[in-house]
Amino acid sequence: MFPEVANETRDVILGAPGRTVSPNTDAPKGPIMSTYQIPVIDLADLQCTGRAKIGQEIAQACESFGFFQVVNHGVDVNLMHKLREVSKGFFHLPDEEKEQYRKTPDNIQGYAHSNIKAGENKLNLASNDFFYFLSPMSKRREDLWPRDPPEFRQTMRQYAKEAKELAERLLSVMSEMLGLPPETLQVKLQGPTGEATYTIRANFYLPSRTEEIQVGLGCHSDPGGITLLLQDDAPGLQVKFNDEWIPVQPLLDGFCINCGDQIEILSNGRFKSIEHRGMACRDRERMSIPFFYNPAFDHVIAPLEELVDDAHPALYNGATYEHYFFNVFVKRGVGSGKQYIKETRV
Ligand SMILES: O=C(O)CCC(=O)C(=O)O
Ligand SMILES: [Fe+2]
Repeated sequence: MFPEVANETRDVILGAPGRTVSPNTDAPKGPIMSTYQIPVIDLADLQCTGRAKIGQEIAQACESFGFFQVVNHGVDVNLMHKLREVSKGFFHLPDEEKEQYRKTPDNIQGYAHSNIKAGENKLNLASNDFFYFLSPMSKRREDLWPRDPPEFRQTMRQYAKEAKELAERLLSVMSEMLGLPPETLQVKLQGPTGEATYTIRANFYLPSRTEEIQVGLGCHSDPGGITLLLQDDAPGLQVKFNDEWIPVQPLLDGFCINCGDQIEILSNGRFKSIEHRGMACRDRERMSIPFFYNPAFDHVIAPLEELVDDAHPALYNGATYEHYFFNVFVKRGVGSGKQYIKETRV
């Protein structure tokens, strides 16, 4: 289905970057402090009187941190809870049972386990993940989804629908804040087929049990469109801003939203795709479940024409997402921060 890529990068295709495999030299020794806070935005009034104000809050967040959290977002909170429950249920199955869902060289959808050890016990982090396509339907393989817990498949189907709808509600208000018709960003990401690529991944980090808190997923910006992150109650997501790491407080009923590289490109640099990383916890498990709403693979993404003029020249070269992904993102390797998007700058 895809050009041959190294094992390490196969994992990340169409989703997020892979694991950190080297000892982590800047792991914090304790809780980190930051002068900044990622805003929490209440979407309760998004479809009525509050839209203009909420839109401004979202735009401000996208123009600075590239990250914000949302509550009252319209996704059923019981469904969010259920997805955490069935995902954890799956990760807690005996290894032999999970093995039957393992990713293979020809199939990037499924389960993977890595036990990363490096240098004098400095890093000893076991992490599990699963990754699945939810759209386009031609790539969705429900037969590869876990059969156990029994409610996994039904929960995933419903979550795919509700998460997509939330992503599209956010894209519509973000389009308006760029001064454009509400459907603009969604239509651009979907391309001529009308089907965006959306995928889900779950990162499950076992306790690091070391004095240092370990990096589970190295510093990166998300290569795609918009990411909706569902977290459990264990903190670990950190956003890099002005050379500080801002910790994001998990909200069980909320989502952490961030703009990926393609939104930075489409908005001609106005909305930022910001570097972040996922940390493990010292003494308990941690799970984060990103839903990625990405462009159709064969569709060219470039700064929106309406946002380019003599005073605002295009800052990025256009490329298909496929080209961007393989020739810019995968080729650079994982954990290289914002290196990818820098290469597409004019
Ligand atoms: O573990 C986390 O919170 C980081 C998740 C993330 O950034 C990703 O999967 O792209
Ligand atoms: Fe990410």
